[in-house]
Amino acid sequence: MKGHRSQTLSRLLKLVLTTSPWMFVISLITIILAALSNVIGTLFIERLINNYITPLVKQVQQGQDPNFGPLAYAIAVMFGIYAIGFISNYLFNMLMGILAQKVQFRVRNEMFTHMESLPIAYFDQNDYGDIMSRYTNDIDTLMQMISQSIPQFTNSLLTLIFVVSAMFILSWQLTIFSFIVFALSFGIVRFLTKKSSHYFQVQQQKLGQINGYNEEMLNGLKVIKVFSHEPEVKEDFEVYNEELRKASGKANTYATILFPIMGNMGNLLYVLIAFVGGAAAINNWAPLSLGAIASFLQLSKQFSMPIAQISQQLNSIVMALAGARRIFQLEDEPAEEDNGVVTIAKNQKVDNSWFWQVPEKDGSVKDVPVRGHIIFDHVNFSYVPEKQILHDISIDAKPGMKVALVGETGAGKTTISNMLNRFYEIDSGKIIYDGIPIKQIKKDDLRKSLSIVLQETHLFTGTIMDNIRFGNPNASDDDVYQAAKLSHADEFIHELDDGYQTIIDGDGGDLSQGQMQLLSIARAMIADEPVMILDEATSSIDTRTEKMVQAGMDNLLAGRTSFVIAHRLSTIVNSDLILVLDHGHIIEAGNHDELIKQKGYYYELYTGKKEIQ
Ligand SMILES: Nc1ncnc2c1ncn2[C@@H]1O[C@H](COP(=O)(O)OP(=O)(O)OP(=O)(O)O)[C@@H](O)[C@H]1O
Repeated sequence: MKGHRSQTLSRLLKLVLTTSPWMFVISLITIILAALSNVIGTLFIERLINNYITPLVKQVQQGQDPNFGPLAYAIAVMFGIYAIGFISNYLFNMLMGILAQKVQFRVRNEMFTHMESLPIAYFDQNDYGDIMSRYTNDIDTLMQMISQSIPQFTNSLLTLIFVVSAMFILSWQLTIFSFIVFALSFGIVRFLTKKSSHYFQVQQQKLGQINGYNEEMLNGLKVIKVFSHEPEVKEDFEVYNEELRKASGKANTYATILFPIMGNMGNLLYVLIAFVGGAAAINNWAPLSLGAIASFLQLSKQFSMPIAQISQQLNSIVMALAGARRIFQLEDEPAEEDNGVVTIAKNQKVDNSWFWQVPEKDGSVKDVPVRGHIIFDHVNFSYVPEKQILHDISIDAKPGMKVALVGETGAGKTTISNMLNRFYEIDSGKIIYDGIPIKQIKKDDLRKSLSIVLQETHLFTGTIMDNIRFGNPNASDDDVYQAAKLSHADEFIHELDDGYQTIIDGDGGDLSQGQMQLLSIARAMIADEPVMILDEATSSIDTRTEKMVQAGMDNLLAGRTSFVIAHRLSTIVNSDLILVLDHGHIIEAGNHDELIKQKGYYYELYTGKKEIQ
């Protein structure tokens, strides 16, 4: 645990240092200056009294005309010292604040950029709330730590070192005496704190008990009355109440002793030092001047404060380090690997057709037209070891074919599409795309060739126009209208007050489920990708919209290889190939007529003897 902390701390310091080296260095210098000027100012009291005030008093006593010049000069010097302290204090607080903002900005950027490169598996294994809290809570505590805890901690530590050194310079005897008194009072406070927190805990516990009892009795009030148990209940209650009274009394007694002692510990130390210092000076036990005692007294007041601050800041630093660690953990997550070399491009000059760019051994690049021929060859897969999900899956989806995946929930339909877009890697077998093993295709390019229309339609905050154009940022307005017409979304868009400029919220705003689906079809249409994966919507929409969605889909799928994850059989009857999945196995394959003839699982589903659950 400690090893983690020092690792995190050194990484954090590196982060701060590299974000703005000059700010960091100036902050450090100003922190030192602030602590130093504080102590030097206090030490200066000695000279002020010994060299300026005492001679002046003597001059007055001897009836001479007092010369205030040197004193005024000394006060100006002292003012200068404290002014440097004040400015340094202001500067380091301001600089560390700005630096913390810069670090925060950088960390957020790094985290977000890295998050985008993580494999889908990471998001399956980690809770969204947990990831989000790294952006909010953890960054906040980190920010606080850089802007406040670390500078204040350093300041307090330096002040403590300087104060103790100055105390030793003035009088080692008095310093040791102060340490002893401080240690004693610290011991007493600790003892009292322990005692009082113990009794406060007992008080809380008794309070819990009495509340629990109250609640139980209130709930069972009728039963108590029916059985005339009131006297017994009252007796029990009185026992609990008495215990609570005793515990509260003790907790209060210690608290009332503790708080005044804590509040006045500094004063106690002050009085004792004044007494001992005075006695030492008068009796010549230690070479102490009046000025030295005054300075020392002032220092002794400054001595206990940084100790309290250090322990306080240390706590928040430890907490923030835990947050920083969680941030670094996210940043250290291995990014999604990609060894692909084949890329995809669109022939925009001739016919807008897609083609693969396959690097050859001799360094040249061969163009292979994208046809959308996808073969699964004996594919096996498991999300987690020892729990195989897909078993020996073989599919030959020829260009332009509509392949439907049917099966109960959890049968593995979505998993098959996850294999195709390589959200996960298969355990064994092969997936071949237009004759190219998909492992050789760059993931980004592979995904560019696949359009996915998900069950859950997700739209982004913006206009309808923007949302359709999301599929292809280069599309012209006319392309958007064309796609909306083909997908049958155009009709309802025209009925909206602002038409294509209607703003929708992230969650779809006032649009119906069906309208959102039409928009997502238009979005896929404009992306114009050769292969479609369609996770069919399960939500029920009205029949008229359903017909429009169906017609839009048919237009979208025409001429493209498509995989339809079907939840309703009515939409896939016209598929070229229907695959029936059961616990990750393909148990039947063929077109509708063939499967009906087989009188197997599909037949039972279609005739309603079985239901898709
Ligand atoms: N990320 C994951 N990690 C571990 N197991 C998973 C993961 N996703 C799915 N599974 C499991 O894999 C199996 C197949 O799930 P899949 O989502 O492919 O089924 P499906 O047929 O698409 O179901 P549905 O019709 O409900 O969408 C299920 O047992 C599921 O619990």
